[in-house]
Amino acid sequence: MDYFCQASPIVIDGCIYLLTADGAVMASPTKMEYRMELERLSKDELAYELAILGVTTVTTVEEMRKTLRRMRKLAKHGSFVRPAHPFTVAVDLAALTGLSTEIKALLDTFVGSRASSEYKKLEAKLSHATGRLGRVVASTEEEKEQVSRLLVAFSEYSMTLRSKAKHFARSSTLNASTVTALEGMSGPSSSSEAEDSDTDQGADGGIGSMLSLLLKLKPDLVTDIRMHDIRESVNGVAMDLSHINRSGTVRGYTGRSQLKKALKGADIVVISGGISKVAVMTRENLFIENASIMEEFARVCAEMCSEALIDIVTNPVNSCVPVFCETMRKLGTFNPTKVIGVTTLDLMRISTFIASMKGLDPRKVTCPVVGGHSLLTMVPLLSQCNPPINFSEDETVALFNKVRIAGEEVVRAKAGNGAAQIAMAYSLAYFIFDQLKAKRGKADVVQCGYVANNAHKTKYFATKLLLGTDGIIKDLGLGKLSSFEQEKIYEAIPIILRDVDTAERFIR
Ligand SMILES: NC(=O)C1=CN([C@@H]2O[C@H](COP(=O)(O)OP(=O)(O)OC[C@H]3O[C@@H](n4cnc5c(N)ncnc54)[C@H](O)[C@@H]3O)[C@@H](O)[C@H]2O)C=CC1
Ligand SMILES: O=C([O-])CC(=O)C(=O)O
Repeated sequence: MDYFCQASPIVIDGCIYLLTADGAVMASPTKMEYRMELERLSKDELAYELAILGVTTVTTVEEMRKTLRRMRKLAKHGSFVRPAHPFTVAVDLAALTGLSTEIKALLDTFVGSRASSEYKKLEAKLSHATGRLGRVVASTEEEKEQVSRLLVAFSEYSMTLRSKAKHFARSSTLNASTVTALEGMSGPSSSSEAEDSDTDQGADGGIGSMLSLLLKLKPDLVTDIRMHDIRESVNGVAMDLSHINRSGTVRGYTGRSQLKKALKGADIVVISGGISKVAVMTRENLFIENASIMEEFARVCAEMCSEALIDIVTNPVNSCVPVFCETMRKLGTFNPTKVIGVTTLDLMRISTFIASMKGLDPRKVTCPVVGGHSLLTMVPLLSQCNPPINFSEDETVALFNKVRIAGEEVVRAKAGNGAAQIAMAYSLAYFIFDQLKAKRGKADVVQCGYVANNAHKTKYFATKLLLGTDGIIKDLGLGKLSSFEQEKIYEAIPIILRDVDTAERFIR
């Protein structure tokens, strides 16, 4: 058969396509197949790859992969004759149209580097799809048109995939995501007076130091970590972290004098500085001490990084967030889409508790938690669990209680040695990764957080939030509630009103 190459050949993913004189497509056959990672293909795709080699008897996915590997070796050594193509043009085109939709959907949400598994999966699917397309010998006008359309679509997907990965790599190295953790060392008895005190206390690292460790492990997302604490020992923690063999920088800043330097130009600021609970305290008991710290941070953030995303961890979240926001508002720099009170630990805990109750994988369970971050304001929305799960009345009450007292239980179990830190740092790190991915264009990133929101006339409320390139792009509210959840929201409202009022009185 003679093939006539029109103008220049079309190249997709290193495979050369020649358009024949009558418009049909012929691909240079084998190169693409060798680039395809078999682990990334679905069962249907593997079945096709086997069928075109004449194998239709293999059943399990593992066997399919093994057989394909063996046949590839045979083909490489030239000791294999390919049978006649076993599919009709109509079957091939229907499968390819479905594949095109699937690849497009995956591509729309793809954010990552060439090393990511999502990239490799897309690459394998594109190789499979373009290989299959190359084997279609269209004869009718309609078929030829469909082939051309698919060819253009796969070519565009291929370019988009590469350019997204390139953009991702560039934004990870050039637009360093500077995360300033306004806290470094742990120490259950730490307080704002500790600035002048001895620094050899707090040996086991608090939320800030553990968070910084987890951020350090993701250099593709976080390239510059600055740690600030009133204690000088934060410099040692930063130095310690900087010895980890991952790219990016970690620097320590200490005392009020270095706060401005630490914050200058930061992309994300995580505030977990202040005091934490010892036994028989409520989160509200921390207010007086921590409110003045929030006020100070807000003033410096307003001056040094008013565009940064601000994550407030310090308790009581229900009042610390309003103190921070209202201070910024007074200074004319408050942007409600940028400041979030972090409640992610509550979401992680409830998914763990649900999974354990129902025998599920906790990583595959999600459940929003709204309202606030204190005993009676935390409202898990069990009716919105994903996957949907039915709970009896007793189970609902048990889960509400368990998540609400989880913080107290950790404090009690740590016997005077501070509050939850490890799970907090873990959930916080993933919250920040989500913010960074959304910042780089990932779509559909939904998190919960305590933000300026007057839907319940409380001025602040934890709701479901859609994150985007510039912080919160949409407040998704609470969604449809069960009557039990609605009742708990009504109970939370006066408490949040009181917590916000406490903050406002402090600011005045
Ligand atoms: N939102 C949430 O879900 C959670 C919030 N928390 C809260 O997070 C906060 C931090 O907890 P931990 O890390 O366990 O406490 P920690 O006591 O281990 O660390 C607090 C650090 O803040 C530093 N600090 C105090 N005043 C400062 C200032 N003016 N500037 C800079 N640094 C200052 C201290 O020197 C200390 O190193 C607490 O308020 C705690 O209640 C804790 C767990 C969960
Ligand atoms: O209870 C505390 O003080 C810490 C906290 O917020 C939690 O563990 O949920």
